[in-house]
Parts: sequence; C-alpha cells; structure tokens
Amino acid sequence: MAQVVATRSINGSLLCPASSGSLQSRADNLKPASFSSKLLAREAAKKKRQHNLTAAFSRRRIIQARSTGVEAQVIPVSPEDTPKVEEQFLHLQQLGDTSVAGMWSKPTVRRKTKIVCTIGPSTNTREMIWKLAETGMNVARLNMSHGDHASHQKVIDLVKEYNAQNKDNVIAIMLDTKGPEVRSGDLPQPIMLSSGQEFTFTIRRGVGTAECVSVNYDDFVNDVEVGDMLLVDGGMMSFLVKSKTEDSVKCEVIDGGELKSRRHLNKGGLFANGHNGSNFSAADKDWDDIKFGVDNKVDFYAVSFVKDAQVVHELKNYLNSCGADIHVIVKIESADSIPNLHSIITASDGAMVARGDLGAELPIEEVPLLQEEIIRLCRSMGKAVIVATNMLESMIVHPTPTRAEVSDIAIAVREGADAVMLSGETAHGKFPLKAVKVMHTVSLRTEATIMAGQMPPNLGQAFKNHMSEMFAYHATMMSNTLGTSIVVFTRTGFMAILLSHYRPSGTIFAFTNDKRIQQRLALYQGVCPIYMQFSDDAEETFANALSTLKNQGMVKEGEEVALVQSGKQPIWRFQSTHNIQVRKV
Ligand SMILES: Nc1ncnc2c1ncn2[C@@H]1O[C@H](COP(=O)(O)OP(=O)(O)OP(=O)(O)O)[C@@H](O)[C@H]1O
Ligand SMILES: CC(=O)C(=O)O
Repeated sequence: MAQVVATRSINGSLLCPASSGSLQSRADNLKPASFSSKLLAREAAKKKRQHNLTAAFSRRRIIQARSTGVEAQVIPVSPEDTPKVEEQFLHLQQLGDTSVAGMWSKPTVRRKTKIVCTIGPSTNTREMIWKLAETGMNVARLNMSHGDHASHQKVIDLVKEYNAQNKDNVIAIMLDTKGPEVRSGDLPQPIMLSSGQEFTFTIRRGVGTAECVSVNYDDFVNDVEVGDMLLVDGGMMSFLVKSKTEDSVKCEVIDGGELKSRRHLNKGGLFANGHNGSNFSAADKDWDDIKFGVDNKVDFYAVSFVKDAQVVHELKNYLNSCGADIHVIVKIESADSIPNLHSIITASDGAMVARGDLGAELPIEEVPLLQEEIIRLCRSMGKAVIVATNMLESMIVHPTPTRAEVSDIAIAVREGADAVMLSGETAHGKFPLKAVKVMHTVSLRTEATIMAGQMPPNLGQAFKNHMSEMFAYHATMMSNTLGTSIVVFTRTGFMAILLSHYRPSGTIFAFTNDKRIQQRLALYQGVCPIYMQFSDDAEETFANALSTLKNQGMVKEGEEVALVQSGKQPIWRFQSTHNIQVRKV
C-alpha cells in the first residue's frame, strides 16, 4: 500500500514553489554574493571564525597525531601544495558554510557535484590519499594504462584503510581499463623533439632511444600510410609519416615537444583492426585488470573505447557469473560510439565524457556539443555522468588555474554532471591538493546559483509507471518546496540514486546498512552516504538516523527533513510499503 504522510500542512501550490516563504529565503541565499553582502557576512563570521579556526587547528593536530605512527613517505609534490589551515577553511566561510569545526565539516558535505581524482606518482602515498580525501576527493581513479597491479593494489588498500577509519567520508574506487588504445613505449627519460627532425616508431619491443620508440600495436605499420598525421596525446605533438619498413614508421616531427613514456597515439582518425573500439574481449590486459577489480571489490569500472552495447553486456554477464556487484561506466571517447550512444548508455550504469580521446578522434569543436548531449542523455535516462580531462590542466605545473578552466568546471556543474574529474592534475601534477580545492570551490559556488527544480523534463515520464520513481519525484518536489534535505533508507542504493537523478536542492542523506553501497553512492550528485545498521523496527531506524544527523551537526534541532521510504523492495515491507513524511528533528 502506498502511503503519503505529511506532519504539517503545506501552504501554496507545489507547482508554484516560489510562493513558499522558505524557498524564497533560500532563493535569496542563492543570489550571487555581492561585495557588500560578502563583507557583511565576513563581519558576522569574524568572531565565529576565530573559534572555528581554533577547532580546525585541533582537528588538524588529531589528524597529524593519527598519522604519526606511519612510516615517513616522500611526497613528490610542491610544498606549497599543502594548504594552510586558515586558507583551507576561509573559502568555505566565504561561501556561507559556518560548520567548519565538526566532523561533518568535510567539503564533501555541502558540495553536490562529486570529484574524481586520478591517483598516480604525486598522490599514491598514505599521506596524500588522506589529504585528497580531506580536501574533497570522492572517487579515486586508477588508470590501468599506467602502473602495475602491485602499485594499484597499494592504492586500493590505502583507500580502504581510509574508509575504515573515516566512516562518515568514504571514497569510491574506480578502475579505468586501458582499452584497445595505441601507446608509445617506455623511455628512460623524456626526449625533446623539434619540428623538422626525423623520428621513428617501431613495433619492435623495448626500444626507447632519442631517435626511436616502440609502439604497443602489432598492426601499427600496416595501419599507417605515408602522408598520415600521427597525433600524440590528442595533438600535443604531431608527426608526418614519411616512409615505412617492415617493422618501423619513419616520421618528420611537425609539432615538437617533450615525448614522455607511454604516450597515447592517434591517427587523426582511426586505426583499423580493432584499435579504436575493437571487441573488448580481444584486449587480454583488460580482462586481467577486470579480474583484479573483482578480486579487490572495486566500486566502478570505467571502460575505455566502448563502441557498442555488446561490450557492456559482455562485461556485465561476466560480472554476474562471478557474483561481482560492480557498476560499469562507459567512456565515450571513440567516434564509433557516437551513433550508438543511446544503446551504450542504456546498457551501462553511467558514462564518462572522456574528452581527451574524443577530441582526438573527432573535430575538437564537437567536444562541447557532445559533452552537453551526453550529459542530457544520461540525466534523462537516470544514469551517472562524469566530465573528464583537461579540467585544470594548467595546474599540473601552476598553482592557480586559467579562467577558462574555471569556466569549464562551472559549465559541467551547470549542465548537471554527477562528477568532474582530475587526471594528470592529481596523478603527476605539482599541485594536486590545490587542484581539488579549486574544483571544490568552483563547484560549490556554481551550485549556489542553480535554482531548484531543474530536473530533466522527460525523467518523470520515463519512470511514471514505477511506484518508487513516483515517490522520488514527489519527495523531490516536497523537499524543494519546503527547503529541506531528504533522508532515505536504502540497501541497494537504488532509491538514493533515483533521488539523485531528480537533483533535489537539499542534500540527500542516504542511510545504508551495506558499506559497499555507501562507497558506491559517493559518486552520485547530491548524495551524502551514511552507514548505519537498520533495526527491525522502521520507526526506531528513522529516529536513529535523525539523531545521527543531529549529533553530527548535519541538521539542526527543530529543522524539518523529508523522509522517504520506498524502493524496489521496501525495507520494512510489513510496516508500510512506500511513504514520504516531513519530520521535525
Ligand atoms: N598509476 C600511475 N602510475 C604512473 N603514472 C601515472 C599513473 N596514473 C597516471 N599517471 C600519469 O598521469 C598522467 C595523466 O593521467 P591520465 O589518467 O589522464 O592518463 P593518460 O595516459 O594521459 O590518458 P588516458 O586517460 O587516456 O589513459 C598519465 O599520462 C601518466 O603520466
Ligand atoms: C579520460 C580519458 O580517457 C580521455 O579523456 O580520453
């Protein structure tokens, strides 16, 4: 039986949310901060800040004390990247977040758009994983094109250790497959190549000199023609093919630069015979990596160069056969995938706009249009969507971003991405923590200007026959109208993910009794996942959840929350199947 319980009367029409006083005041808060309002807010916060900073210092001391038992690790980043405590919290206060002293003060709480960080040499230590998590990382990405299983294992273990210690702020793990890509081989050190000089790519293994480097694709020589233009990393360097032998391709450097190890090669179009979306099953390394992910119970696979839905079905069948509950994010990065976008996304749990390769395979001017389209499609289909690559590229070497990069993040947030991703910025950049902080601050600021109720027009349509979708829709409407957060109980994550797709303006506090689900939910826009044992009694569980939120400073005494109990298999079926309530904390 469906039941809707409201413990207070709702004035005004749901269709005219602006008539609600609480919404109006929230709208006022969302207005872009003027200089004067910023100054007033600063004045008012001045006293509080003194107190908060003292608390922040003690919290930092606790964190430092926790890590003192750990063997010292070399952090290969600039010392400037270590944020000063004051600096760390000031920007939150400027954005109106005055709850910086509590354990829930972690930036993840208020920000809705999640941050994916690629872990590499700059960040693969215990200290840096901890710092990234405290600065705002929600998902740790492991790129299987680099490193080996031992190095990735170390990172997975560290993230799991962090999660075990910080139960309120868990980090999801995403394993990004190498895919059927063409890469140059290892070099003892980067080599400088100048325009006009000759350079050779060879299919011979293990070559890495100043004149010649190996390529990992046996059909490379057959696939390349004299006159072709080879692009490194999507165009950072380019090479004109001048001649071929049985095992090598001689080129003239057109756009020179620094060639490093394992660089991505494109042909300004497609390589044939499987590179650029070959059958996924053809890539043995990918299967080894997938199994590695199953063994380590990662949360997501990001699958490279998906060209059709078959690849996703194949992977999902495999995961079912070994009882692995891992979600599949398809990377949209090959020209072949574009005509099949709808079926690929339907088969998956979400998509990544992998702009690096997308911009190498298709004209770059198509990338922003495709980004908008892929986000729109994912949101209308209730799938997660991540925007990736070059978001803060200049911060690999500089401590501040370009203004264009800041706008890029703001656009992805406005378009409604679940997450924005950092690649080289956190993997091998000089300022990984500053990059996360910029992403956090820009996302938060942009979100503050987005008005409630911007759900995709056809989302409700697609789901209108399902009871839980109807409840997600109405819970969103109710919480938007009243200006409350939403509290939801979920064993599979389904209901929390569903709510996230409706993009309610308040936080979705998702209580789950499964730690893996808590981790998975870290990717989803607006969801704050909380682990809690459920009791047999629904009422007792609700009360526990509300007191947890209150005790941790997530909601205040007297505040109202919209509480949703629904889903494919409601938890307390015998008590009530579906209900939405408004409760006073
Ligand atoms: N696990 C790792 N070990 C060593 N270096 C890494 C690792 N992960 C990333 N890197 C470095 O960081 C760079 C940026 O990471 P990113 O994940 O964007 O890889 P990419 O090779 O540039 O592109 P793609 O995402 O298409 O694989 C890499 O080119 C590599 O130099
Ligand atoms: C992320 C990635 O693989 C790309 O942008 O190509």
